[in-house]
Amino acid sequence: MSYQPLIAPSILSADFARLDREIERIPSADWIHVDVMDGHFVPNLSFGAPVAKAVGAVTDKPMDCHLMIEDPARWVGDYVDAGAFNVTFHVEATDDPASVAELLHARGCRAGISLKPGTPVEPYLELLDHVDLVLVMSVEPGFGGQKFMPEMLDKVRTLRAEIDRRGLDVLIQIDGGIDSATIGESAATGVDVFVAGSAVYGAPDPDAKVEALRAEALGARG
Ligand SMILES: O=C(CO)[C@H](O)[C@H](O)COP(=O)(O)O
Ligand SMILES: [Fe+2]
Repeated sequence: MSYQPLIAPSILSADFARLDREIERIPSADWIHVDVMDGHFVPNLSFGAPVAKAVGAVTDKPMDCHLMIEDPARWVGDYVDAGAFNVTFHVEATDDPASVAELLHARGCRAGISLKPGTPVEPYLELLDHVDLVLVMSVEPGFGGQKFMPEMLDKVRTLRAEIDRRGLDVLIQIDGGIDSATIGESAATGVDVFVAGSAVYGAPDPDAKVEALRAEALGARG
């Protein structure tokens, strides 16, 4: 099948006082990326399931929840209840990622695992049979507007080769510092889903930026 890059703007860079209007500004978005930070797993605090639920109530777009929290097994159900289409949790936050993914699948929700920059991908390749998505963090999780770490593309290369070799239906997502300067190389390396926060909401026309990013990804790999 032809390459169809998905653009997932992060509302972390939106105006939290006007989330409904901020989401209306990006009709071309494929997914809405919702960054949940608990102030423990990462040093920053964003919001939790009640805000995710409010977001889910004002959009028909797939809601992609990125949980940067401790003890994800305890909380993932709240994000399913909030209307998530996909819930991604960090492998560093649990001893048993496969069982967290199973909890999500049992509730009819897609499951993703995420890796911080310092976490190697190889030990987690065996989980590819249990998940729908792998999120490669290209910044330290916790804050928007950071600089892309190009060395993270080595993990994307490894994942792309393994997913294709095993013929799996698993998406590769990248998050952190994605903009016009970094999306092309990421797409060419094998990324399917691109999170972009500051690049989209920092643009004068956020929706035009979503379309431009998608065209740049397609141009690099299409
Ligand atoms: O998970 C995240 C931070 O931990 C955000 O999704 C990410 O940083 C998006 O912001 P930007 O595109 O500005 O880097
Ligand atoms: Fe994120």
